Amino acid sequence: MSKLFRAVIMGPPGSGKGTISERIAHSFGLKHLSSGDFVRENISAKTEAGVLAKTYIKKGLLVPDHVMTRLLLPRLEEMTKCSWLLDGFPRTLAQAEALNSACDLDVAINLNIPLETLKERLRHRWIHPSSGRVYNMCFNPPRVQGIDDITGEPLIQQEDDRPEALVARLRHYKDVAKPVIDFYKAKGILYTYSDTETDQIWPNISTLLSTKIPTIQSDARCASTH
Ligand SMILES: Nc1ncnc2c1ncn2[C@@H]1O[C@H](COP(=O)(O)OP(=O)(O)OP(=O)(O)O)[C@@H](O)[C@H]1O
Ligand SMILES: Nc1nc2c(ncn2[C@H]2C[C@H](O)[C@@H](COP(=O)(O)OP(=O)(O)O)O2)c(=O)[nH]1
Repeated sequence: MSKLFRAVIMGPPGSGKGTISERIAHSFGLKHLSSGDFVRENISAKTEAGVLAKTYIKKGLLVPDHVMTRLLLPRLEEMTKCSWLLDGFPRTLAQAEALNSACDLDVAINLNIPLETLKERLRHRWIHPSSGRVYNMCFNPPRVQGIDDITGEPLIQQEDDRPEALVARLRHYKDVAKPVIDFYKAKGILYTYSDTETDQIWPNISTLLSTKIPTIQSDARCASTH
């Protein structure tokens, strides 16, 4: 029988959530939902939640739980026929509890990447703001420096990837992520991966998902968002 598959991927900024999510979406046909993309869409559209979110992001802070859940949960509720992978949510215990009330998760992937690796990666990260496409000047550079491969539009460095904002973000991540990790561990769905390279972690995640997703039928497979 067909079963929908629901997963979250967690990890500090720069840990490879977006990169690995794209690989999962491509290999397993899950829909990749990025909380950061939802936030950016709302900022661009100047929604009430977006305007509010921007003031926190500028300071390198998380968007408050009630704003995030208001943005995200209705979008998830629309996806009743779709298997998905949620990237960047939950980041706090309150968000994990809200998500738990809305749906049952099959797997929580936790990326545990050394601090020095994170700093180095984010220093070289450039994004295409309207699509959320991510480049790294060493790992996956664009074909033309500073230019998005698909649209030809300019790439930017996000304000919150700059070193001053970054240290605060990483410290804050650690504090708020611990109870979320414990929450999923207690549920028996936590899978933690530690390495400095995405290419080392990816085969292990792929093997895990191959054992967890075999019963998903084609009607439950959804295209990636990007
Ligand atoms: N679940 C969330 N809870 C609170 N704030 C969030 C959440 N998801 C995204 N945000 C806000 O939106 C910003 C952009 O999110 P996004 O995930 O793209 O970027 P990020 O923090 O650089 O994360 P990462 O580098 O881990 O992908 C975050 O810095 C944060 O302020
Ligand atoms: N050098 C190197 N860079 C990597 C690796 N995996 C991902 N990256 C790059 C891509 C991005 O520029 C940056 C952060 O990755 P990301 O997928 O955006 O992470 P996240 O912030 O969504 O968790 O690091 C990797 O394994 N090695």
